[in-house]
Amino acid sequence: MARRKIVAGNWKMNKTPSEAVALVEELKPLVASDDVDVVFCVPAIDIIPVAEAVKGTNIQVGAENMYFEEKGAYTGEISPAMLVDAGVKYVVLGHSERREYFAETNETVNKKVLKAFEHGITPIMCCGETLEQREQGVTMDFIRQQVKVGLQNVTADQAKTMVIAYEPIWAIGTGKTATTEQAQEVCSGIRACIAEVYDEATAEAIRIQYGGSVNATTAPELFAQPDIDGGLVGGAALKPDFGKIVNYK
Ligand SMILES: O=C(CO)COP(=O)(O)O
Repeated sequence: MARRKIVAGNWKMNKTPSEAVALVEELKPLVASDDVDVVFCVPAIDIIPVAEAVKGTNIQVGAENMYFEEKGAYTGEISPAMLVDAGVKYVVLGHSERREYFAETNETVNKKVLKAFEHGITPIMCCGETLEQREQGVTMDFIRQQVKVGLQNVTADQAKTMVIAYEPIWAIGTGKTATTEQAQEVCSGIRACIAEVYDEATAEAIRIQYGGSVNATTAPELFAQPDIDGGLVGGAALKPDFGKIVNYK
C-alpha cells in the first residue's frame, strides 16, 4: 500500500499565541488537502489556541518537544499527558537544535519516543548529519546510530506508525536544500536500516520526511522520490508558501 504523505511545519520559537492564531487563519484555506496529512508543530504556549483555531479543518496539531517523565518536579517541562489533553497528535523529538542547544542525546530521544507511544502521540523523530560528517563520508553510519538507538525497545507495530525526519544540519535554515539525490539516498538508507532492525513490512510502512530549507520550488521533486514521504518544514511553514508545499503536485 502506498504510504500517505505527511507535511509538517516546525514553527520553532516563532509566533506568540495571538500571532499563531492569525497565522492559522491565514494558512487554513491554503493547506486544505485530501491526500496529504498536514501537521502544525507549534511552541507549547501556542498549542491550545492553535488546537482551537484548527477545529473542523484537516490540520493536526503537534508539539516541538516533550519530557519523558509522567509528572513531577521537572520545572519548565511539558508532560505527554498535558500534550494529549491539549489535543496534540504528533511530537517532534530529537530535532538537531534540541541536540545542539539543549544537550539531547540519542538516549534521551529514545526515552521520549517510548513515552510518546505510551500516550498515543506519534513521534516525528529527527536525525541528520553535520557538514563535517558528510565531508568525512560518515553520514550513513552516524544516522544509522541515531535511528537504532532512538528506536530501542520500540515495537515493529509502533515503528510502523511513526515518522522519521531526515534533516541534514547543513541544510537547516541555510537556504541550501540537499539535492534530490542526496535526500533520497539517505532516506532510502534509513528505510534499509529499519528493515534490518525490524522487517520489510515495517520499513515499507514507516514514513520518512526530508527537512532542510524545503520550499515551494524544491518540494515537488523531493516529495516525488520513492523514499521521501513528505517534509518537515521550518521557515517556509510560517508563510503562505506552506500551502504550495502541502499541495506540491
Ligand atoms: O529544521 C527544520 C525543520 O524542522 C528545517 O528548517 P528550515 O526549513 O527553515 O531549513
